[in-house]
Amino acid sequence: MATGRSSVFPDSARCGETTSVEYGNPPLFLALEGIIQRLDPAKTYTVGRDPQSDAVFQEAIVSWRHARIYWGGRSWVLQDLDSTNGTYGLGRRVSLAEVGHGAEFRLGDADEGPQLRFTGPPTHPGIVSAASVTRIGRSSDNDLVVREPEVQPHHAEFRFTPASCEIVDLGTPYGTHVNGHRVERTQLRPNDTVTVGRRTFRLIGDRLRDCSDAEEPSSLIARRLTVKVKCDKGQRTLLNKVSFAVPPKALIAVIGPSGSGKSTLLRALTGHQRIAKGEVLYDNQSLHERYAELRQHIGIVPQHDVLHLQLTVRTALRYAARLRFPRGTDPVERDRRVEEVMSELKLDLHADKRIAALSGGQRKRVSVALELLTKPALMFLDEPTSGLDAGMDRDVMQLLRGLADDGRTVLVVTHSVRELELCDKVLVLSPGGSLAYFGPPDEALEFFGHDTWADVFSAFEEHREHDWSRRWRESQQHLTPAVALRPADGPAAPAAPEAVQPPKPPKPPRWTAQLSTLVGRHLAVIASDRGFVGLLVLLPVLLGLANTVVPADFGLRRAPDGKVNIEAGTILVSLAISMCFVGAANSVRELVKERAIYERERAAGLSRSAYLMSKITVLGLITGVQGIILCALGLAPRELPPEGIVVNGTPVVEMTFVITLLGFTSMMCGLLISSLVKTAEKTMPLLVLFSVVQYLFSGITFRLFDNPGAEQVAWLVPSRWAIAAEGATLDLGQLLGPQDRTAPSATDPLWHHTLTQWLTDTGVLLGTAMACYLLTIRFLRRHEPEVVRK
Ligand SMILES: Nc1ncnc2c1ncn2[C@@H]1O[C@H](COP(=O)(O)OP(=O)(O)OP(=O)(O)O)[C@@H](O)[C@H]1O
Repeated sequence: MATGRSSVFPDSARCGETTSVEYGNPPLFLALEGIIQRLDPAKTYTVGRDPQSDAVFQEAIVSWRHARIYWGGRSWVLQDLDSTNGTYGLGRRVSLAEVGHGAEFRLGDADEGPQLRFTGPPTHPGIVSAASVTRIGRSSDNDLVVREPEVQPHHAEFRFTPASCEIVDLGTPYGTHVNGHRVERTQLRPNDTVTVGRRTFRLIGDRLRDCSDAEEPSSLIARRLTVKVKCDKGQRTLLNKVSFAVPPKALIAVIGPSGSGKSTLLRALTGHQRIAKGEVLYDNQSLHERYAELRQHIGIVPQHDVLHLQLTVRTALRYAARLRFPRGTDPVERDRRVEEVMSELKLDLHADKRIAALSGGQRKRVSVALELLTKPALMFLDEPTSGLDAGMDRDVMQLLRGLADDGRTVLVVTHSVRELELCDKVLVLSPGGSLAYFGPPDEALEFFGHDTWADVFSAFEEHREHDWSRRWRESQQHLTPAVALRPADGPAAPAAPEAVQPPKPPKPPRWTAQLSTLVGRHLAVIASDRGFVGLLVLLPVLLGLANTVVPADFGLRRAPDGKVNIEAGTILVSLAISMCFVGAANSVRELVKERAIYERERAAGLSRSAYLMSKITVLGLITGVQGIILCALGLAPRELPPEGIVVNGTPVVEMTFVITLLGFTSMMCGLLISSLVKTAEKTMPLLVLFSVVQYLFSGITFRLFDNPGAEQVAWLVPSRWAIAAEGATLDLGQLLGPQDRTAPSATDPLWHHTLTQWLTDTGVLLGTAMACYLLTIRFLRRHEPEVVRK
């Protein structure tokens, strides 16, 4: 380990001088104990014990003038200056060595000597010595690389003059912030903080210190968290004044007997559950007040995988990245991040496999990967190991341990107590949602005075009346500084020092971009199942052919000699009901089956209307094609009147339009049903009911006009208006003859053979579809996280 003083500052690069330097390509940096220095090809850097050296070491094994580093024209070169103990690269003594990114040398001793380490542009530096101009951005030709979606390829520049330092934003959409205020160009004062993306830098002397990690620990504080729900007896408390503070970069397990409120706690912490009292603070900011800013930092892996199982791992992650990355993110950057996350979670081998083909543990990894895309600082997982065998269980917990070790705070709700030793702390909930323990896992059983967790949970059950929370509050462990320093059930903690105003939250992708991504994903999901695609085509073909079975001597024309053509009504109603069924069947499961995915994506910034519109676009397209197939087969063998109302000469066109519009409206009704029900199983009986109602209230089955009650109910039935529009085209009143024998001249007024009537009928059909849209979007809101709803 190097213990020498870390100063590697060529004078020309110091604050106070402006020199024009042409850097080597690719740029090379020398890293010494957290200080990262960009090397200037115009300079020669000396290394040794001599205090005048550019890199000064104090170890006796290092010679006074030990080595030098210079740009050799084509590459960087490290030259040993005949030092006593030598310079070592890869364990071998070297006198002249070419230097590139990642090269490491030791001075004086191959194993123990102080280290010289060369790198590419720093991505997460501790301290960066400031050159005359230090540019920050996402691409690797910057002096400081910040690989975050909201950071532009060339984002901002620190420009040093003899007397000062100026920060200049290079025209970026998300801006550069100084002390929380967006700036285009401003002089920096000592200790000003500069925020670029999610990283914060502070100017200290002539150095930039990256204080993101130091100043923004992902601390999570729950203060007197109380959740209540309504029940028959009034109100039921699911969480009772739960207070704790999670240290940064820690893995916390939440355990407790079944029904103790673990999932409720997680939902409350992530803003998915309404809190009756208390608050949740992330980095001293209230979750509920600042959700838009904070959501990028939070990853949530629900208990049930929120994945489209039909997609491959890579495709699913790419769609997720397109939805979650901020507006303006470079697609190459996005795809790079997807590959990075897959490799981080060892999913690269499975990248092109369908998620459905993966094991439970691998699927869980995909769920975690999905959340890691946006580099969240806090990860919440609800029972990620449920349903996995013991081996997988350990695998997943080790994965979470790794995430915490990489600097994230991970809170996992788990039933499994086998792997608790991997966690930094364990949070135990007792029945009734009270905090019974929060501390190191190895002290927990001793605290409860039992040998196993099964015994602890049995004690909870046997002594339900016992105030476990009080026992915890009054315990010695609770009063140890690590816990007591943070707010407990006592008075609120003193206000945090004045927080730096956070930059505005990055904007989610544009509405149109979200729509096109969702449409693309939906089409990809459908296309991945060939059997389903075949069924979508086969259904209207079979129903259309079935329609031709209805015998009709005169097709849909008026019968000669003033006779009636009863079969025309049968043909029309059969076509209409077929279309109603097909349209509604297309959509009736669509929203309910994706509810968990919607909930998660909505929390991550998805637009509600873009989501619904994507469903309408894809399902509308499918329904439209099916309507055309149905009409082509169902109407082809039928004789039609020579003229329609709107399209003279070809009534088949306006009839097909009306049937397709009926299919579309039924599809909208299906979406409405789907937004209302709680489970997918409930949709089938409702689909049957919907189809039967369409049949009964079509206006053909029995007389609706002048039938008070039934007539008004039928106003809400799409098939009534579709048959009415078809009736207007065909002059159905004349074709079918009197429906009311007591008034033979009376015909259904909605079937009048006039353009006005046709427009009215189709207009109401469209209006019904629109009403379904408005109601569906309203009901979708009920399935959104509490914090988004607000
Ligand atoms: N919306 C609700 N209305 C009424 N009771 C609810 C509601 N949500 C949860 N509960 C009840 O609250 C209690 C805690 O539920 P929760 O799912 O948080 O427990 P849990 O500890 O995660 O259970 P498990 O380990 O079995 O998953 C349960 O008794 C549950 O029935």
